[in-house]
Amino acid sequence: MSESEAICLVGWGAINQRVAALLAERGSPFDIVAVAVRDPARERDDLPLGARLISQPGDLAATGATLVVEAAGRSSVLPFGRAALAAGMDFAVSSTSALVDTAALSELIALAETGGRQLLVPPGALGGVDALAAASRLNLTDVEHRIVKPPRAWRGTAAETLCDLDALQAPLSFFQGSAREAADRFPQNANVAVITSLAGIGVDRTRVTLIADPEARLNAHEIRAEGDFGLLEIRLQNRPLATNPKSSEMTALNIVRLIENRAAGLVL
Ligand SMILES: NC(=O)C1=CN([C@@H]2O[C@H](COP(=O)(O)OP(=O)(O)OC[C@H]3O[C@@H](n4cnc5c(N)ncnc54)[C@H](O)[C@@H]3O)[C@@H](O)[C@H]2O)C=CC1
Ligand SMILES: O=C([O-])CC(=O)C(=O)O
Repeated sequence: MSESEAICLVGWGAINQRVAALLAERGSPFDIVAVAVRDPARERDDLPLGARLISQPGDLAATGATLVVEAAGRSSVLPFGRAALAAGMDFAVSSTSALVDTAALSELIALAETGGRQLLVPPGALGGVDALAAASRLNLTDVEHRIVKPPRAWRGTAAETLCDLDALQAPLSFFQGSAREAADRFPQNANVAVITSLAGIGVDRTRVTLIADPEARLNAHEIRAEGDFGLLEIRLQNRPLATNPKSSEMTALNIVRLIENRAAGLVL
């Protein structure tokens, strides 16, 4: 990869705006050549310099992008992923809940392989995915992912039908199930569970617990995995993004890391 890499951001919300700001602050040598939004006619004064607005997957090919970074929403993954990979661009996914659809995932992988490109899944709000993915080269017997967030992070989700978020006096576990169920029912908060699953033992065997904690200020991810490699226990506490309390700062940081690594001599 070269420093002339051109990036298209799909979605101009909390994560991708933070990614663009961090790249600019750090003086990273990457051009954001396009930003895909739903309403390109709306005036915006905060776009990266030189970026053009697009709205349709079919617009990607003419942008000259070499890497497309999705942080828009579950329904954008397949159409933008298809168009990006078919146009010879790598495609990085944030709304990984879309990847519980086995047919969609297989199609994107096949397109990537046919075109010599890559479907990239950054660690999102997580850390330690490298160790879990490495551990899965041997037999894994159990993987559990607990997501603990303040009540405000669960507002506007199915959690509101399962508990009274405003009345909580103590941490409440309001969902236990597979990563597939978590991603289907909580697509704005459980993308990470799909990342854990892809790295480990799949969406049907990965156990997920979702917790609302009235004392919590940060978004916590606790992963426990057992297998022939030994035992992995990780606890991350992420600062939420200022403009979306559901999403963690770490998600944007991991995208920045992915982008900067593409031109780095030393890749970490
Ligand atoms: N992988 C991970 O660990 C994490 C993934 N996420 C996911 O990343 C995605 C983005 O998160 P945020 O930036 O916090 O959300 P956000 O709601 O702040 O921003 C998303 C933006 O994308 C736009 N959008 C939606 N569909 C679109 C489409 N088809 N084309 C163009 N723009 C479209 C929305 O209008 C909005 O402006 C969400 O799906 C979220 O659930 C969030 C946190 C962690
Ligand atoms: O940002 C986080 O903590 C995780 C998140 O919202 C998700 O996986 O959708």
